[in-house]
Amino acid sequence: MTILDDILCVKRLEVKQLLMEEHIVSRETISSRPSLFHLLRASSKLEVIAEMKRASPSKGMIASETDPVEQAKIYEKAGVACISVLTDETFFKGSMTDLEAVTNVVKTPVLCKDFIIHEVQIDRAKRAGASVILLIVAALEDDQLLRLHRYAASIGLEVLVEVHDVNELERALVIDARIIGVNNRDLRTFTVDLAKTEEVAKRFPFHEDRVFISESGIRDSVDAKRVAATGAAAVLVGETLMRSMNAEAAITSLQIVKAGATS
Ligand SMILES: O=P(O)(O)OC[C@@H](O)[C@@H](O)c1c[nH]c2ccccc12
Repeated sequence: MTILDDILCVKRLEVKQLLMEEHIVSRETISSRPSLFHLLRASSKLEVIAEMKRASPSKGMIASETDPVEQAKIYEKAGVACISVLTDETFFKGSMTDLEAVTNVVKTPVLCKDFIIHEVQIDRAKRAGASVILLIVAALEDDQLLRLHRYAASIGLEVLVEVHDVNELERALVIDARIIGVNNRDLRTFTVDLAKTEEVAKRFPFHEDRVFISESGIRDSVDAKRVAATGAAAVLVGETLMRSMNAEAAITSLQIVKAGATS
């Protein structure tokens, strides 16, 4: 059993529970938040997706007492492209309450970061005010991935499709994912390697209307430059910002001008 298997076991129980509760299906399709996709396409700098992350299975407690409202305000002030909020309780000590607290105070796109395996979780994210959800290719069968991706789009949510290798990239492209992130952390072994971004970038169709994001393990401007050189539009950063005494300055140091950009 890998950690991903453990997490998916818990998610199946959570979904059962959610399906027993009153289930409100979303109909609203218009989001009041800007489109993450368009924001990333238009930007000439490496954008930051900043994460509210209290804990993780690989690092244990990171910043358990952080106030999500204060953290989100710092992120927004620093001009991040999107705020990611971990909502998994069991493994990451996040919650839907954290997500709602953040969506209530910011205007930026907000990503509901969880292990989504069922539509009921997507409805819940939408109700909590998120504008983007995460779908992890390694956690889903092809037909599930396609179904959930379509469902999210049908209720006006954007989707960050997470891959870990070239094979998973192919699966993301088959469903026509527009926002694709490579997780530098292997969810099975926890090893972090920025070379993952380079490996997947070599096969990424940059000439098409898609954006490429590098997720996890980004600590400083050296890392940011390395992934920006692959063509990445953004980095998704959690731990570094949660531990930083000055998250705003840390974000600024990552927002580097991309090579070839005119401004
Ligand atoms: O804290 P880091 O190393 O900066 O990583 C952030 C983010 O990429 C990571 O939290 C993450 C990426 N994909 C996930 C899927 C589920 C839970 C968490 C994640």
